Amino acid sequence: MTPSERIKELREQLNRHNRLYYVENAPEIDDRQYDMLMKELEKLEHDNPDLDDPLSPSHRVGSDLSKGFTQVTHSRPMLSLGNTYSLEEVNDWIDRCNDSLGNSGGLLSVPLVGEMKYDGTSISLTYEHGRLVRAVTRGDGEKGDDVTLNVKTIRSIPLVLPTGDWPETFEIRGEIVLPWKEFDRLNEERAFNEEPLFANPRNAAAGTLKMLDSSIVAKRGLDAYFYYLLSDELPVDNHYENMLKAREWGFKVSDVMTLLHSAQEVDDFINRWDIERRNLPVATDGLVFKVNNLRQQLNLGYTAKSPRWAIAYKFAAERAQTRLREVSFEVGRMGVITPVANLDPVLLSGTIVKRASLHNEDIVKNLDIHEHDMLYVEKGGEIIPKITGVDTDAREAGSRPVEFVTHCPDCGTRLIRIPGEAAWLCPNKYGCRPQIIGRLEHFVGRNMMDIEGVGDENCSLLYDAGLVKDIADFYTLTTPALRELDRVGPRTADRILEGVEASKSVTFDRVLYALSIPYVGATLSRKVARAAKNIDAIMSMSREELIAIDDVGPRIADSIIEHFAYQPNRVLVERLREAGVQMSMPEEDTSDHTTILDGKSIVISGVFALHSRDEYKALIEKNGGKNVGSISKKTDYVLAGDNMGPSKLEKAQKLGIPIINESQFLEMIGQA
Ligand SMILES: NC(=O)c1ccc[n+]([C@@H]2O[C@H](COP(=O)([O-])OP(=O)(O)OC[C@H]3O[C@@H](n4cnc5c(N)ncnc54)[C@H](O)[C@@H]3O)[C@@H](O)[C@H]2O)c1
Ligand SMILES: [Zn+2]
Repeated sequence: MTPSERIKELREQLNRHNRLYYVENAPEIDDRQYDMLMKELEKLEHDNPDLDDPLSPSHRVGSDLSKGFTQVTHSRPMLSLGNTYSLEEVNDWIDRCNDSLGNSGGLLSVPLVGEMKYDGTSISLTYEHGRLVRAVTRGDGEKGDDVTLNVKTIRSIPLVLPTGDWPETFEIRGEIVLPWKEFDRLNEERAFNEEPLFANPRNAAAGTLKMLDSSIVAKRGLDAYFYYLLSDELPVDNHYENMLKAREWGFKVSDVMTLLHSAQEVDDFINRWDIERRNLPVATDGLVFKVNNLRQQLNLGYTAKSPRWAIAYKFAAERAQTRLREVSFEVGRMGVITPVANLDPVLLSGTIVKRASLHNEDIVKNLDIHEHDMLYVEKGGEIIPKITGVDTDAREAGSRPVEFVTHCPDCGTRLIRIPGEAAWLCPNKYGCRPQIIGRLEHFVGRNMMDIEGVGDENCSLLYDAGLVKDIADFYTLTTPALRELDRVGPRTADRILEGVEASKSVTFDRVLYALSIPYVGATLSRKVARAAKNIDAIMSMSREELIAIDDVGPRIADSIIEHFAYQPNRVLVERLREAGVQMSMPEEDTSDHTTILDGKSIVISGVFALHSRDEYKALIEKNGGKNVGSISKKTDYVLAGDNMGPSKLEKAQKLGIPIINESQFLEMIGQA
């Protein structure tokens, strides 16, 4: 292949990976592989200057611009960062800075700032007169997507700044991240619903920020760290102190940020944080070093793609080797069979790994895993351990390739493969225990009927005792029947029955979701319920009528029709209806409703100036929120007027619940 051909090939590959990474949030290769391709391209272009091209991905920031958002031009370009993987490269960069600044020999006469490189997606916020007016993604560096509505749902981002010495107009840049805890919760929920998992918090954060429905964004628990301030009237002439100011104004600026005065301190900083980052609540993929003095930053300037005054030091992915005990096959709620590698326990990035999903048959085949193989397990910016390869030299003589099961490990039914998909299914939908229990667990779940008291464990218990064989059986439970069970005490029995009773007021859209109709997830259920209004309409709709509903495609329409064509499912609906479960949407004028506060529990306290308490209650409802009387861990906000009760105030502060005033609240729902 000639250099010209290879350059063309690399550019095409990199552009494709950029799209997968920035727009679809579903990368196919890992960062290091990507960086190697990029290095190869840069070298070829360097050696063949006549083949270089300013439009090459080596000179441009990978673009996240996507459909559905308004584009806004950045006042100053938002660029990437140069990458290094070793201390030597960082030292070379320091030397280059010192040389350019005419400082050769005297190492770091002006200090650097060491920071964490948070692994999320970049954001630029603009504040005017102390109010957040715009939030824009990096986009292609020149212009980004306006994601203000979504960003406003992030609790740690101040919408209105407290009185302070902030400039009248400024921009602050940072990283939107999804904390590990929220990431795990989200993936658990997705695993449960048999939706594809996010590979890492970065993809999840970037994907969430680009959702078109802010109410879902609000539920995801995004957070943000800020690392750069821009303005014509900056308070101080160095980066470090400007960030301290930003912290005073209410922005989350990482405590990791440190002034460094020597190469030794840089080295120590790297060694310290490469270990300690594991205790941070969010994902990081490296460290960033920046020249502190803003005048020197200006003198060093920028390349087309990154500032010369900053550099990223990337952490290497961690890899371990361990022996495969066996591959087990697990059956999900929708019948999908997932192969799981059970491993000899091994320590990786601070946690012990014993299991790793192999996802589907194709992956098992491609890795060519044999019984008792030594496997490579990796965990980079990813918390989910991934099997990346097999050490074939360590293979036992005569060991056979792992075979995918042909029959359901639970009920013995022959598996079927959905055309065009990698997954195998157990078709014994209504007779296969894990599928039935999976549906029961789904039904009682928090986002569905929210029947408190029935956890996953209780579902199997109730099923095996013959008390709950299908979802309608929850409504036939009685205290004496529950008390028959050894493992259910009187308090649990009461809680279960109270939960069952309360579930009768759960709105119809969530009931529809709770029915476990394949492909009908939370968002889609809401759309279908709002469009069709009630279950009878849905059960009698034709394929065309269903497809006419927003976001319903042929596959979903067929799935709904097939679900209700099965007579026992219709009987279930009737039994639920008789028990008092909601089977239609309430009649009301919903023309001025929004979903901005969807699912948020809000406590109102004190006296207000702009609207009455009742008006605020109505506004909360209209925007999808819930009015609750007393403050608890589950409260999302306290809307506080004057003379808020001191005990309420204390409780809210103790639980760390954000207290907002009326103008912040009105701003939040777009009525300021
Ligand atoms: N796997 C793939 O297919 C694929 C595709 C494209 C890009 N990538 C990865 O992404 C990299 C390029 O992405 P990029 O241009 O977003 O660069 P980057 O993520 O390596 O670095 C720049 C970004 O770091 C973030 N950042 C976090 N903390 C920061 C701090 N304290 N100060 C300044 N910035 C901070 C900012 O959002 C900034 O935009 C590649 O090197 C590769 O590793 C991977
Ligand atoms: Zn089965």
